[in-house]
Amino acid sequence: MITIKNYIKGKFQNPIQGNWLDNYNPSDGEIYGQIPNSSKEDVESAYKSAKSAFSSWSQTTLEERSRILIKISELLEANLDRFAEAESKDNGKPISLAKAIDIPRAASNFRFFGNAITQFASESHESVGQNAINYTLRQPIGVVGCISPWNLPLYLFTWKIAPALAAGNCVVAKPSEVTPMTAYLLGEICNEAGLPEGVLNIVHGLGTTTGQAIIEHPDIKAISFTGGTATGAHIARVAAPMFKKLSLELGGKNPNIIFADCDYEDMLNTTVRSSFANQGQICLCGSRIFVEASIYDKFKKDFVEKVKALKVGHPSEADTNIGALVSKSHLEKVKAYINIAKEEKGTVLCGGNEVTIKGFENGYYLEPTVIEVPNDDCRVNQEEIFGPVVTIMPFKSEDDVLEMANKVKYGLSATLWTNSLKRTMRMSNELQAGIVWVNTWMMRDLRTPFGGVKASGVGREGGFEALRFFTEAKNVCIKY
Ligand SMILES: NC(=O)c1ccc[n+]([C@@H]2O[C@H](COP(=O)([O-])OP(=O)(O)OC[C@H]3O[C@@H](n4cnc5c(N)ncnc54)[C@H](O)[C@@H]3O)[C@@H](O)[C@H]2O)c1
Ligand SMILES: O=C/C=C/C=C(\O)C(=O)O
Repeated sequence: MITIKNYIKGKFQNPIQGNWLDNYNPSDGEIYGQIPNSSKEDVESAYKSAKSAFSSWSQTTLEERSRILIKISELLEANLDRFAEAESKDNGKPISLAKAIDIPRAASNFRFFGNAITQFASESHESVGQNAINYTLRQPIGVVGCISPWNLPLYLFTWKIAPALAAGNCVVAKPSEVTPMTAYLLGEICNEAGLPEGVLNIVHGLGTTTGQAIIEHPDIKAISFTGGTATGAHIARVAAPMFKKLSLELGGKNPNIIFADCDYEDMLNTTVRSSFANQGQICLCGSRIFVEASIYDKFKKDFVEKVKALKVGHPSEADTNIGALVSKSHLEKVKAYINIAKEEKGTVLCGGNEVTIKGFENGYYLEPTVIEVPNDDCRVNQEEIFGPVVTIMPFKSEDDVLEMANKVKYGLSATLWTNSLKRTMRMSNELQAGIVWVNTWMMRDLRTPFGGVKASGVGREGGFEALRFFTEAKNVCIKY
């Protein structure tokens, strides 16, 4: 049994009220640890710790902040295996994925913002003819809250924490209670890297207790949140009357639009990945696949063949493509959508069933599932499933597919497969999404703005956008 503790003022601490939650291993359904269900008192203690560190951290030179963040990055890389194993065990994702993507990206987040802060600059505006100059200060906000989900645990946790710290804030952070393990281990790394105590505080617990205490805290002045749309709406309702700065990265129901003139093999291989990477539990997965009618039958046959060849297996096996879903309740939710699809006259072309793995019979495994849907209005094409389930349907024209692509309430990302430059430009202009990938998927350059429109969120992360979010602009006007 592993007992996870809160990380407050550089020390590992038990929850003040002594409430604990079970931590499950999705690959075998066993409880393998306990995590604090932190109360308001713990959040207050984390806040006070952050507050007391702020005056010093906000005045720490950019070179020194940068040095510490890059040191954290190096220590994560040095501990790659340990972190990847912990992530895979906690989340159910294949160890190969945690090693190739999750942990390297967490390290990159710290390195990137460690470098970015040394290049961050503010503007000045000369008021010509008025003998005045304005310059803008970019001051850290103070104590900020970072709340992250379970699908890419350390990747998304650090994507918030690194820019917040780089900009000179002190942080109260809460990882998902479903996947707390690597956030817990991060505390050790921060101490080893010499991050001063109190600059980062990590509290564990349920959204409704610990998360709620963070968003309600009157002196936590900004909230950076990634998670579900309903949770984001709730956070906005609580935080808006207190005039907190808010960054909300929420759900998606992303179109993957395939034209006959694409590079077929590249499209096919990438579409398998964009459908099922991380068991389809990535907000950017292309869960609605629209294929131009002239290649629809060929695509259907080739795609289903490739999906059937994916190996569902224990996350620790090197050749596993699809690991376990994150939790029993999530597995049930995804299965319920497969039933809804059938009721809505969808045809399950492959998958649709739970998988039993010998020796791990209580794990949460599901076959990768492809459903042919009769129209785009069905629930499985409109609601976020967030699992290894994609729908496919043909389209006739650019206008038709554009209308379907945009008809959902979400607007996170869209993928387009075509070699026509004009169509690329036309559709990229029209697609209602924060991110459009053309002939690729999930290629990331950390300098670019990242975020969604409509029910997929408010605000942008990444690059200087994140540093702007985590600072307040103050204009100083000097007359001479
Ligand atoms: N847009 C993005 O970048 C992005 C990235 C990853 C996941 N997501 C979305 O996240 C969802 C899946 O993640 P999830 O199930 O962990 O989401 P969730 O909204 O249930 O939880 C996310 C986090 O919010 C916390 N939380 C829950 N209720 C809260 C409250 N009342 N106050 C404060 N915090 C609270 C949770 O404890 C968790 O840490 C999906 O909808 C997915 O699309 C979006
Ligand atoms: O599941 C959501 C994935 C989010 C990815 C990022 O925030 C990113 O790549 O920066």
